[in-house]
Amino acid sequence: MNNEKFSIIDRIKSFKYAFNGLKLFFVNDHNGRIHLCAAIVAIVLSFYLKISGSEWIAILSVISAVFVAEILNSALEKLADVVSPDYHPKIKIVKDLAAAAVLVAAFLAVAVGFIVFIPKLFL
Ligand SMILES: Nc1ncnc2c1ncn2[C@@H]1O[C@H](COP(=O)(O)OP(=O)(O)OP(=O)(O)O)[C@@H](O)[C@H]1O
Repeated sequence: MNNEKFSIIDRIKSFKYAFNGLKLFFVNDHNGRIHLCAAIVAIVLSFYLKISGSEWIAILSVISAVFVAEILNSALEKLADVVSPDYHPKIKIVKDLAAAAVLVAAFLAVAVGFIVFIPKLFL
């Protein structure tokens, strides 16, 4: 357990660092920008199709899941690149596993997108 005294300034600083991470992700990371564009398209479509409350929960949940997976994947990639700039079979496993997490979240997002949008668009 951390025995340091609670400090509101430290908590505010933590938020600042976290927002800096978001800025790094959405501005510098190509995948971050692609996922941001996909999320904006999904949200605009959701407003246009007037989806229900539970559909909003599903759409916003999968968008968040993709962002969380991709942010953690990016962080792990950056850490791995520092720890082992040269090829290492264990780093390959770490990076492939992190990429798999993004893939799972992305598949789920596509599936939910189909379930929510396709009937409203084409049926
Ligand atoms: N240092 C390394 N050692 C072993 N394998 C690596 C290493 N760096 C990359 N790889 C392999 O190459 C793949 C792609 O790695 P990379 O870091 O380029 O990820 P990426 O998904 O292409 O990056 P980005 O998300 O920036 O486009 C990894 O999943 C892993 O299989």
